[in-house]
Amino acid sequence: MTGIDGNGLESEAIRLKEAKISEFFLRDSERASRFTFQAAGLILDLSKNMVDDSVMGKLIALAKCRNMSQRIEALLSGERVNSTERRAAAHTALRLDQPAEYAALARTIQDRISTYVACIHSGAVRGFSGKPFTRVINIGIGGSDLGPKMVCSALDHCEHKLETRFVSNVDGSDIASALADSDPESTLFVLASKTFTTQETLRNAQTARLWLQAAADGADIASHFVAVTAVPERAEAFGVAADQIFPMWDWVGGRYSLWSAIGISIALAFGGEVFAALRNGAAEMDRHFAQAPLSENLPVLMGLLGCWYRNYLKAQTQAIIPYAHNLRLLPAYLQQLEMESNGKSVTRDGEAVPYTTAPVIWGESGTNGQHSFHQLLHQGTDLIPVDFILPLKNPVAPDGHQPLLVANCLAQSRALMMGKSLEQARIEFLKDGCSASEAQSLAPARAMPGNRPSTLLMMEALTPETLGALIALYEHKVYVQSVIWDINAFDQWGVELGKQLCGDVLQAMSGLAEIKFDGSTDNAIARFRSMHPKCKC
Ligand SMILES: O=P(O)(O)OC[C@H]1O[C@](O)(CO)[C@@H](O)[C@@H]1O
Repeated sequence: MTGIDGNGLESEAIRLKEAKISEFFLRDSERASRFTFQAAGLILDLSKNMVDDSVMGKLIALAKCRNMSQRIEALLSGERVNSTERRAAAHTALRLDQPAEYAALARTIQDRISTYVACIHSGAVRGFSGKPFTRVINIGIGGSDLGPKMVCSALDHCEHKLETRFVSNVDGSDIASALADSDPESTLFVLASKTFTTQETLRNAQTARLWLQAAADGADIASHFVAVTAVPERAEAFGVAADQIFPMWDWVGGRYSLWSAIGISIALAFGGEVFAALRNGAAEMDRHFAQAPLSENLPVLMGLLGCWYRNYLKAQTQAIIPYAHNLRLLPAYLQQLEMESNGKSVTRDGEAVPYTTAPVIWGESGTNGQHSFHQLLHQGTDLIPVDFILPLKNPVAPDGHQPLLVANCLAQSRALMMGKSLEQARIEFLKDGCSASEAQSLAPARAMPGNRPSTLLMMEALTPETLGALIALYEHKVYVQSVIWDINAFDQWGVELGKQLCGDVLQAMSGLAEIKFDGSTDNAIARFRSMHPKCKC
């Protein structure tokens, strides 16, 4: 069973299997405007989805049944919504004035970041040889990488104060290529790790330190390292100067942390004002989430639609396709946000969930996807709801580019809905010079079923404010879905086992311990050891 029983949505799903989205538009000339909602500079057009008023009504009823308004209040007021880790998930306090005790802490660190960043930009703080910093390399992984990296890429058209690079992978190729064209005298490292125990990040940080030490020839390299962590003593033990450690707190989850000091790379790249504008955009979405009625609430509507497709129409994946080159990292960012948050199979009470939870999130920027996987979206066998994200203006686009990009996006969403009939396909083959019998037999390959749903999320332009609102919108959508599914969106116990096993495997690989795993793992370790006889892991 994939659905959530007892609310009439199962029978709605059976009814709508026969419906056509395009016919909804024919029957209701107001559909586009009735299904379009706005908040915080974002315009959410849901009209090309497989829903009508009756379905939306029942989805809202489901949200009420799950006490959605109270649960939103619980999140925003700092209740311990992260039950298994027994703490709040108060990332909204990093951009709102409440809950007061968390917001006050956040302000203190934001002020420290602004002062520090201004010193770097003015050259008051310099590298070991007296050169000003020109490049920042953020070393972190998961939530300590994906958010700041995505934001820096999304705002690439804004004025840069420092160049940014991001190193996350423990594969040495990642840091090797970041260091290859960097100047040790003018490179600043941000060591971003909430726990400061993440193996990948610590290994990369050690490599960065060795690289600097080799170049500094005994000079003091302390000014080159900044750390962001919830456990400052670990960063100090690593050797980062106390006044260059920016704290975060256990009430900020890793994948919700770009608003905290984890976002210092954003401030270093573009300045403290841009970082503040990003937070302001998110705060506007937070206020909307808190105050708008459920039936007009963008995150609530998006979350409910996601449940509709996942639980009732049995969609297994959700595509995210931004028609903006600068948003090309958004799908990867949302993979962690949605799949690490809601990839769960027990309820908050520890019971097995009797329905499906998070879908697989994937995507690529438009128009690149059109020349890759859109074939499957149009003619494949799966139902795949698509979120098209479309900034209407791009200040750096040369003449002629933006109209073509926007036209492609709108054409894709319409083509998914309209499809192409067998008859149209047959006529096209006739026009191509085929005989009548050839056209008849070839037509099915060219016909497209249509009736494939998509959401169009527009904004005037990609600015720090609209980007902040966009990210907050998806954060809250994830929370809404976790409320419907009655799961905890803020823990990630599933990633721990692999981390623990990695320690044992490392020991076996370096011959420090004779540990037997399974035939496959043991064979691979033996093969590795035969190629690295002197391995010291
Ligand atoms: O910031 P840290 O503690 O280095 O963790 C990095 C990432 O690792 C995870 O714990 C899981 O891999 C993520 O949730 C987190 O964002």
